[in-house]
Amino acid sequence: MTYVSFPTNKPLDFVAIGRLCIDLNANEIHRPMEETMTFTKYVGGSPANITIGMSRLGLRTAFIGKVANDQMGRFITDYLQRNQIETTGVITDTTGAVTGLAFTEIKSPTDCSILMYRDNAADLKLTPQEVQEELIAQAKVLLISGTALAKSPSREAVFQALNYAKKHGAVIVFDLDYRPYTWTSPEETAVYYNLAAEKCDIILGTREEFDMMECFENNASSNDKATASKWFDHAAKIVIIKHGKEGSIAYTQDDQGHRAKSFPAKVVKTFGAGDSYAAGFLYGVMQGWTLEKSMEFGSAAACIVISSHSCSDAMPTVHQVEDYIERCNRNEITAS
Ligand SMILES: Nc1ncnc2c1ncn2[C@@H]1O[C@H](COP(=O)(O)OP(=O)(O)O)[C@@H](O)[C@H]1O
Ligand SMILES: O=C(O)C[C@@H](O)[C@H](O)C(=O)COP(=O)(O)O
Repeated sequence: MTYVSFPTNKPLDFVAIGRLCIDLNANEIHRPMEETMTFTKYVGGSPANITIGMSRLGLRTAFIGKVANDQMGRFITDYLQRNQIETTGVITDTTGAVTGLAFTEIKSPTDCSILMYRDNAADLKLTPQEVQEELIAQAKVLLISGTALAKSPSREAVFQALNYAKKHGAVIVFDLDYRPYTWTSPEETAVYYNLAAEKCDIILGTREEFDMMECFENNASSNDKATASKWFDHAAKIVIIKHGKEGSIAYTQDDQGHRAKSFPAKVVKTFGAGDSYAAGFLYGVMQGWTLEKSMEFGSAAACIVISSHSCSDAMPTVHQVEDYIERCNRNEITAS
């Protein structure tokens, strides 16, 4: 059963808009940040990670965003290009804005946190005029990420990208990616998230992220099926609600819930799970696979990333994901 039809006559498979940042992941794991001395630098930012994941899986990808005019900005653009991601939509800031930094604290495989430095971040300076219509016209899928809605002019840039995607028939994916520190309040966030979600074909988020979107509803029930079904009155065809290591559930317009098996992992850190899951899942549905198979592929991709030190650099190839699934099926991998 096909739930979403992707356009076929487009040269690009996937374009994402939003944040391009730096992850500085603690080298001394199992320690609090106060005692962490050294970090390894990777490209980060949720939509960037997903795009790198899609490219590693063999899709033709592009990115729309803004980087600082400094060494970090050049490192990011160069990394995207080395990963075969089209960067004509990546604009360099001219106002002195800086690259957002995410310092990650890895206290234990289940206790990880992120310390964000995002004052005057370049990615939030992208203007609607800088969003290239041509790039979106060429793409089968546009992915937006919620954090880009946090501030103007990036907020308007995302809505402009949504207009172009609608005009040119791209499938629109919304990864909720709610980072409270970027926003003034959950209520402000919910207003913009709900406006954007109305326009999207596929919505992916954690239970907590959907709860934030329902903060105006007196009877918000934390009920996955009820949460999903209201989006089918708008544009949504698939709504996925993620529950960490408990797995995820996808709802479709026929109100059916689809669950996929999740896999064991030797977890190094928990972040990066959602981004790799999104890349693996979207790759699957774009191949015409069933939702269950696509979710299983996303879950295995997530296990590979959470078993690694980085998010972007650890994004797997198709062969690596298939190999992981086979090894799990042979009981060669156990949970940490
Ligand atoms: N500890 C874990 N062990 C195995 N799989 C996991 C684990 N944590 C997450 N996953 C997989 O990654 C998916 C996304 O993870 P989740 O934590 O829900 O997203 P996010 O990183 O966006 O918060 C889950 O649905 C599951 O398949
Ligand atoms: O999104 C960021 O700015 C930081 C990411 O690069 C980071 O690695 C991360 O938090 C990944 O997010 P997740 O996949 O939702 O766990």
